Amino acid sequence: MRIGPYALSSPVILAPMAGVTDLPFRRLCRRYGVGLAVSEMISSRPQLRHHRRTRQRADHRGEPEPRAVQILGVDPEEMAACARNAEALGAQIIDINMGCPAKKVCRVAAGSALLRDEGRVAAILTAVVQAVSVPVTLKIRTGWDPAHRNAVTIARIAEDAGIRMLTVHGRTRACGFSGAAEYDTIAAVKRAVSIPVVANGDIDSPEKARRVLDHSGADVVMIGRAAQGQPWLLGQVGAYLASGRRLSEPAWTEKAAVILEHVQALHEFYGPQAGVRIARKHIRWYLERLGWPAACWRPLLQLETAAAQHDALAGLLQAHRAA
Ligand SMILES: Cc1cc2nc3c(=O)[nH]c(=O)nc-3n(C[C@H](O)[C@H](O)[C@H](O)COP(=O)(O)O)c2cc1C
Repeated sequence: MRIGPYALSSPVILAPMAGVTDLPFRRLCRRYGVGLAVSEMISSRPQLRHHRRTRQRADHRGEPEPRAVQILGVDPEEMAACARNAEALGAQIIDINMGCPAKKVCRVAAGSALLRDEGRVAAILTAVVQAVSVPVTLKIRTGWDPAHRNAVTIARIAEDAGIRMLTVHGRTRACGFSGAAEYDTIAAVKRAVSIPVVANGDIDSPEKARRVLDHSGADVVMIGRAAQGQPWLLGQVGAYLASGRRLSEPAWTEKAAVILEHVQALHEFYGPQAGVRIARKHIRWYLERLGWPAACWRPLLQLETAAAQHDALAGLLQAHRAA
C-alpha cells in the first residue's frame, strides 16, 4: 500500500499513543518491521510550538522513512501552521487526530469532538492539505456516539479534501475504550471511499488481524495497546498477513536484550529523571506479558535512579534466565 510517494513495507502500522510511542519505542517497533509508526500527538496551540515536549514528540532521529507526525487542534489556521512546522522539522507524513476521546481534549472541541462538526472537519483538512507538500492522513473514531456514527460522511469529506489515508478506530467517542471494537462501520467506510483505509481497535494477534482485514476489506491494520510490552508482536502480525506464516516467539535472550535496550534508550532520550519515570510503565508491561507475578516486579518500580533501575532489571532477567 502507498501513502503518496511512500510504499509501506508491511501491512501493520503502530498506533499513535501519547506517552508511549515516543522515539525509543517507535525505533524498536520499526525494527520489528512495522510499515509506519505514527508519533504521539502534537498540539497545534502556537504557545506550545517551542515547548520541550513538542520538540521531543517531533524528534525522528534515526527512524526509517516515512516519518509520520500526528497533530491535534481545532483551528484550521493553527493546524495549518502546526503542520508546516512539523514538515520543516522533517515530518514526511502529517496525521490529523480526530479520534482522541480525552475529556480535556474534547472540552476544547478537538480530537473526536470534531466529528460532531463536519463543516469544521472539512475546513481543517483543507487548510492542512493546502499548507504542506507532504501527504496528509486522518485518524477518526466511528462517530460521536452510537446514535451518530458518521464515519462514512467524514471519510467522504476527507477524500474530497485530499486526505491520502484514513484510519478508523472501531469505537465511538462515547465508548472510550470500553466494549469491543466493531468493524462493520470500517467496512462501510472502505466501500464509500477509494483512499486507503486502516482498521484499528482491539487487534491483538495475527489471526485477529487477518479476520479484521477480511471482514472490513481495509487495506492495512493499526495496532496500539497490544504492542505494549511485546513490540515483536507487530512483526508476527506482519509476517502472518503477508504470507500466512506464524512466526515463533522470539527467544528469551532476544526478549531480555530488547527490554534492557528499550529502558536504556528511554534513559538516554528523556534524561535520567524523566527516563526512569517513563520506563516504569514499559517495565511493568514487559514483565506482566512474561507472566511474572507483581511481587516480582513491583519493587523495581520504586527505584529512583537510572543505574538502579537498569541494574535491578538486568539482575531480574538474568536470574530468570538462569532459573
Ligand atoms: C495510552 C494511549 C494513548 C493514546 N494516544 C493517542 C494519540 O495521541 N493519538 C491518537 O490518535 N490516538 C491515541 N490513542 C488511541 C490509539 O491510537 C488507538 O486508536 C486505540 O488504542 C485503539 O487501538 P488498540 O485497540 O490497538 O489499542 C491512544 C491510546 C492509548 C491506549
